[in-house]
Amino acid sequence: MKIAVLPGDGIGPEVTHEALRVLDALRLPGLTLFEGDVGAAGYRDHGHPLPPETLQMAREADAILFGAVGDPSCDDLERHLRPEQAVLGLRKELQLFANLRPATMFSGLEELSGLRPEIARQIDLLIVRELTGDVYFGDKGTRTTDSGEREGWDMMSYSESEVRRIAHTAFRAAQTRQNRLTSVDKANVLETSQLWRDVVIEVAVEYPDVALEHMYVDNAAMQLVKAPGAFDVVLTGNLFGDILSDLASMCVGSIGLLASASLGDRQTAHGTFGLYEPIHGSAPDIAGQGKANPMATILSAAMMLRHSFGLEDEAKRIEDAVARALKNGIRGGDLGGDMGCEAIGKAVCERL
Ligand SMILES: NC(=O)c1ccc[n+]([C@@H]2O[C@H](COP(=O)([O-])OP(=O)(O)OC[C@H]3O[C@@H](n4cnc5c(N)ncnc54)[C@H](O)[C@@H]3O)[C@@H](O)[C@H]2O)c1
Ligand SMILES: CC(C)[C@H](C(=O)O)[C@@H](O)C(=O)O
Ligand SMILES: [Mg+2]
Repeated sequence: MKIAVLPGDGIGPEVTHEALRVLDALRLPGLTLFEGDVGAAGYRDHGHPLPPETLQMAREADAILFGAVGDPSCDDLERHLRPEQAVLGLRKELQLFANLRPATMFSGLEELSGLRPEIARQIDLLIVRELTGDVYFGDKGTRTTDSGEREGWDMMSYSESEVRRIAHTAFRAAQTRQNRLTSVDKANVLETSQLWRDVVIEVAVEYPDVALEHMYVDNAAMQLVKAPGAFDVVLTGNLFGDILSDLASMCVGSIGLLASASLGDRQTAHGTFGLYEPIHGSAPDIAGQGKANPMATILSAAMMLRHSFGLEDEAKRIEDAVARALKNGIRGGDLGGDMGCEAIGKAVCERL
């Protein structure tokens, strides 16, 4: 079981360290870790946010454990040299088109969610976000027009095959859950979304046991706050999924709790090759202070054991340990507590 560990920038190395502490505590036989530079760290030491040697390491691994990238000191660099290009490059190069972002309410956090506790208690949803298409990867650029005005553009597009494969992922996920799928788009305005909707309806024919509904993204944002318990699986595109997952994180209490798996078609000996990362970023405002909540990254490591290594029992053990830690009042600053990153990592280990 080869894991490429890419801690990245800001709080990335801090939270990754705690996820590795938890993996270490499980004493899994046959685990080999390789560490690589990405993001600003990659740019500083190798001249590129995704150095070729890091990409090669990622390709040769069975799974990637990713911290976060992003550094304000890189804001003036050309776009292809900015830290964020590392994670976009990995997703595209490795064809990790299916991004799973579960949001589940943890017992004890109902009062912290910002929603009414009786509403927050019902949250148990999975966002299935398309990850290698959309406006993220279309033609883009800036120019000065003939009239001397600056102009920027990002082309939004989806091909039928891109929508079809992520739709299958979402329908199959719904079959393992409550058999309900909400496809989120902006079909009242966007051509891309009209195609999205048509293809999802076609794919639905193969899943008669799954109840499909369609929702516009603006309404979906509102419904996630009003009645999040109504969602089971949410299928959406790259940009909408990015925004809705940050929103969902605050419904369960903090962005420091939401994990993710990014999967493609490549199989490993015991599962699917994937990249695992918290949904949050490098949090420059708290970086280097030991204040980050590592739970999202710890839960991402659990997803890695489940999806890439077929270790369901061990994944459940980690998830249970995090749930019990939260129930016992283990809280970082993001949840109104005062425990630091390392103390939270150790508290989870004690409960394994
Ligand atoms: N996958 C990634 O690597 C990824 C994801 C999102 C943002 N980014 C990058 O990260 C940088 C900062 O972006 P941002 O500020 O918009 O988003 P962010 O997610 O880094 O931070 C948003 C807010 O949430 C807080 N926060 C985030 N994670 C936390 C944690 N684990 N514990 C406690 N608090 C936490 C931060 O302190 C900040 O106040 C940018 O360069 C952005 O592009 C990277
Ligand atoms: C850093 C950025 C490119 C990334 C995204 O937009 O996908 C992040 O926000 C995420 O949610 O993983
Ligand atoms: Mg995001």
